[in-house]
Amino acid sequence: MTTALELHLVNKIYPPPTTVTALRDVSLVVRTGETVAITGPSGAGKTTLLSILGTLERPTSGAVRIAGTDTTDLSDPDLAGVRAWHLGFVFQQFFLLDHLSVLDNVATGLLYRGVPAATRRARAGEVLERVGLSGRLRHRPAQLSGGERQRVAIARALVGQPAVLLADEPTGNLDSATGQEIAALLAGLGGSTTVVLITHNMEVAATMARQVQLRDGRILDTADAP
Ligand SMILES: Nc1ncnc2c1ncn2[C@@H]1O[C@H](COP(=O)(O)OP(=O)(O)OP(=O)(O)O)[C@@H](O)[C@H]1O
Repeated sequence: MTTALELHLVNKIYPPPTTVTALRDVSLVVRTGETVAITGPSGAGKTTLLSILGTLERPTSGAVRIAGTDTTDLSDPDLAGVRAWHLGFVFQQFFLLDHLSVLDNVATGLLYRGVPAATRRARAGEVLERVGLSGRLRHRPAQLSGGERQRVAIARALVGQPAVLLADEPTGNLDSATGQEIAALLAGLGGSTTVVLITHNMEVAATMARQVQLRDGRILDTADAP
């Protein structure tokens, strides 16, 4: 099986004045199509880890491979290219554009691909059908429920067919039943799309095929897990 994401002995030390060591010797291999939950207490380094997997932060030391590309020596524009072509992001706060329709919110996910507007909308319609929102194309985000808004955000992340979807607390703003529906949707992407999500919620974590626990910037061995 091919590898979607690989971290090798990654350390992240935030610079002075705080000088916090957020990740210590983290090594992680995520295979193509795998679904992974990253769990751990507040401050354990989850968001830092996801930001490094997403090339939004650079490690202080160690190597990061994304979809077969070693990112160590890439320039900032080249890293932005890796993000645009290989990665999709979903956040707790949805980050939808209120003045655009659901269809156009999703179509913005293709803006940096040089795809003509009509094709962007056609692909947005297809992916909205996949997340169960084909009846909401002309709605504005304010006219949707929280779960529907997160489905739009997931569709926007998927419209460019990224190899990897990275989600930071995607159910954090949802009630538990809706959160489980969103978790099930994300889990169902596995096989074709690699999914890595951060969550505090153990039921959500359990929907992913694999759970990785962080404590004080280190990955716990399964044998250490409580
Ligand atoms: N930009 C930053 N500058 C300095 N220190 C930071 C920065 N971002 C995070 N940290 C510190 O790094 C450590 C790990 O933070 P991180 O946000 O990755 O943890 P987390 O597990 O995601 O926590 P939470 O569950 O509360 O979101 C914490 O001690 C935090 O204070």
